[in-house]
Amino acid sequence: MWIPLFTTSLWNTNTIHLWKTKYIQRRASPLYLPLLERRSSSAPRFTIPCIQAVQVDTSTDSQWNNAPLEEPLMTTTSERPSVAKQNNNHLGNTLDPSLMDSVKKRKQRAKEEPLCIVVVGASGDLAKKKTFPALFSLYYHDLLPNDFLIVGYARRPMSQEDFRNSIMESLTCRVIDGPQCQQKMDEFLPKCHYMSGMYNKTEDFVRLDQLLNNFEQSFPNTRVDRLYYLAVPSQVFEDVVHHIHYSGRTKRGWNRIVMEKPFGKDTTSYLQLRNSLRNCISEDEIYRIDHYLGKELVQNLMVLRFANYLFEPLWNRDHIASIQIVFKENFGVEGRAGYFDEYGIIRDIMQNHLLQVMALLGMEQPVTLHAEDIRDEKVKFLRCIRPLKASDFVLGQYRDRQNPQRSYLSEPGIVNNSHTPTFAACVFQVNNRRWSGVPFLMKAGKALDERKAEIRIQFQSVPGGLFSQIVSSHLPHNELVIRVQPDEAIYMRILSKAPGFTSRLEEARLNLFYRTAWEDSKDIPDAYERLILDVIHGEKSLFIRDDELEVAWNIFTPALKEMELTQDAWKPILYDYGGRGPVESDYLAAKYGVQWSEGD
Ligand SMILES: NC(=O)C1=CN([C@@H]2O[C@H](COP(=O)(O)OP(=O)(O)OC[C@H]3O[C@@H](n4cnc5c(N)ncnc54)[C@H](OP(=O)(O)O)[C@@H]3O)[C@@H](O)[C@H]2O)C=CC1
Ligand SMILES: O=C1O[C@H](COP(=O)(O)O)[C@@H](O)[C@H](O)[C@H]1O
Repeated sequence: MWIPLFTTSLWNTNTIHLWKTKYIQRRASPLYLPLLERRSSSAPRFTIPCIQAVQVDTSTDSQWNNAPLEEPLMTTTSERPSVAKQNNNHLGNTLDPSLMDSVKKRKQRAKEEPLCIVVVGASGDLAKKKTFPALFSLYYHDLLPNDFLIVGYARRPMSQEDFRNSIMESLTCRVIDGPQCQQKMDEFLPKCHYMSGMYNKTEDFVRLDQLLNNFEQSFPNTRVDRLYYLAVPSQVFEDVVHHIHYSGRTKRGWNRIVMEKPFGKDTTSYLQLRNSLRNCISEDEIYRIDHYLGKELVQNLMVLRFANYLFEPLWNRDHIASIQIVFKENFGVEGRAGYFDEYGIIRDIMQNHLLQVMALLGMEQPVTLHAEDIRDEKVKFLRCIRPLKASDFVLGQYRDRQNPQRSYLSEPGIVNNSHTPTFAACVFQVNNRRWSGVPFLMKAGKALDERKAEIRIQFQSVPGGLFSQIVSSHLPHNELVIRVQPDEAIYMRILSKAPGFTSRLEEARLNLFYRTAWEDSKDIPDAYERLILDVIHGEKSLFIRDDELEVAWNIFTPALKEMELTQDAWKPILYDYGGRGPVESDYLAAKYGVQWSEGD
């Protein structure tokens, strides 16, 4: 028997003052609690017999901490060691001295062990824009090992000089752009070498191995490690990993392989790829990167939610009307046809970056801050998302009427009449107690009006008509905005009385602008710096676990399949380069009573 009174909003330390129970059937689910009492000095005491409760482990959930357990309900105090730990330090296990000690030692060792870094796909956009600048920045901040060699590997023939010139263009020193920066670049570039080779030829990988061995031989008495960074589309992974396994492993230290998203194209290709890679590398050696997890504001999501009292009680369907997660870029595909035309924006941005953000927004509080606990919660949340249908989407493709050469279809390498979307908007439904009925809207597009990634959480409108004489229409929703980039910020849109004799209400903001709040905010490391450093240190919490990916693909695969089978029906709508994208995405949001929030 469920009694509506006992909804999740009441089921916590704020409302339940004292528990008393006898006869607990510990392993039975559901649990029958023969007697539940609520006592308060002022309120009359009442007893409700026979409540059916869900079997939950309450041991580390903050909503249960400090609840006075007269007779313990589901666990005993001795069974809650992590609670004690969390009470002692707010970051739980991360401050455990023995753990800190071993992390310190691991970092120290990583600094001392010589390292070979191979960037596969070094001729590409990612390598140039993100990987090499991140490696340089780590070098600049003295975070790479004392001795290292970097090899760029790709099919395109290129001289060492051309290669170094091409990466030099995108290196920056973030803060000090002075003589020291130039000196560091001059030291860094000679450590970078280029080798042209195929992804499926054994003899080319044997040549690569010889180059790495030559470097290793300069360090006869120490461990030497190898890090392979696969900056290539995932259809090449199988060949590359196979060759690394047979011809590219070092026996003198660890081998780690970083793989870029999207990992596969749907559930079937993902599983096939995963199974075939398992013959060559262990899960320990794989680092599936999603660089959005390394972004400062994405890292802050868990802190914002779980280290503040303010947000969590409001973080549910009773208070939140909708959530929007938006990614916009003000440039097109620009030379990436070889990768992009095969994948499109849904696989490029939504299935990975934005879904990861959504998981961090929607999941329950993890038991600890350990990688596995966080990833467990993300998987649980993702499993509650209803798989998408094609009709949950609006698709678009950019064209430039003034300058047709900039249109997507004019990009060199795009197949004639390609239906690949460069814009998509969609709506998710989450079937769980916290989120049922709250639409999660997602939008991602290239060649739009601005470059921006942000999260907008819209709260319910205020009930009652207290201000109806002052404001004729509905009061606007409060909105929490988390701007991931550019110009990182967290702010809350609220209503306030305009100052002075007026009684006018105006929208105002409670601001946390990183630029002004923290002096060293200019020095926020790029996501790739953080993540590559984590790989070197063997730290996996910001990398994607295999079951996470499987669930993520399960959400998108039905829609992707449907779009492929009925291609003509799902031809993307053309939109103008530099615009807002197809207006149909507004209609999609309107179906759920939502308007995309724009501007500040
Ligand atoms: N660009 C970015 O900002 C980001 C990209 N990524 C991911 O990185 C990966 C690579 O992306 P990006 O560098 O942009 O793409 P590119 O199109 O620039 O591809 C990278 C390199 O891979 C090789 N390549 C491209 N297409 C194929 C193909 N069909 N078959 C075999 N080799 C191919 C090419 O090297 P060559 O022909 O010389 O061998 C190319 O230089 C993707 O998985 C992407 O999702 C992730 C985050 C950011
Ligand atoms: O993964 C990708 O991300 C970039 C955008 O990254 P950002 O850090 O600049 O936001 C995107 O351009 C690219 O298409 C995609 O593959």
